[in-house]
Amino acid sequence: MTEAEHYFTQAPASEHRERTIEFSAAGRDFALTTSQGVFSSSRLDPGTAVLLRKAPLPGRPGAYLDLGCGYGPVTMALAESSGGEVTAVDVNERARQLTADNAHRLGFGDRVRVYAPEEVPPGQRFDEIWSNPPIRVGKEALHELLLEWLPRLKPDGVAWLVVARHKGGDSLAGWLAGQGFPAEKHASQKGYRVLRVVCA
Ligand SMILES: C[S@@+](CC[C@H](N)C(=O)[O-])C[C@H]1O[C@@H](n2cnc3c(N)ncnc32)[C@H](O)[C@@H]1O
Repeated sequence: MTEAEHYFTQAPASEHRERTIEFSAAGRDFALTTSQGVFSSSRLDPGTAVLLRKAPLPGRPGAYLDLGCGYGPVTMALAESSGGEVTAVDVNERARQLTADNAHRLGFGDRVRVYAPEEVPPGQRFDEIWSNPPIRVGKEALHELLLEWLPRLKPDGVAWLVVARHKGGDSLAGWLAGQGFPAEKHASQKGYRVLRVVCA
């Protein structure tokens, strides 16, 4: 990634340098392709690892959203565990391409739909939203993002978010509650909080 480039750049200019990231989730070993110019391109992000370990991956088909999919680790775990449909959203087009390619290679191509945020059909609602959200966009943009997507939960829906404690994991829970999305600390590990968020 170049100095001016963030992992949330829409069209990364950095050279494609592909590598494979291996991890286990949902009872399966994954080997996903990633590349420079996307979030955590050299290893499974430790926050994502805590999310996949501590939050209960769904065990039934439904409509799931991976908000900020990157190269797709959460998307693949959701597709594997649920057998349902996963919508994977990211602003970074290289991340979207990697997620689509990884899904195709793993045989999830017919159940994983990859979109830029503005492409998601407006009426679509989700049983669960999963996210390691983009903290680096800043608090205001993060709040806007969450207020855009959390209302897309179905009435009994639930969102699972992972946030580093020192990057505002605890204050985010309080803010969410004030916005009509009660959030409880479901788990804590290695400095990360896993928040369980519902609609009031
Ligand atoms: C912390 S990373 C997590 C990536 C991936 N889920 C993982 O666990 O490796 C957050 C992701 O959100 C994406 N992102 C940033 N702003 C976004 C927005 N407004 N809408 C959707 N995705 C966004 C970034 O490009 C990045 O891929």
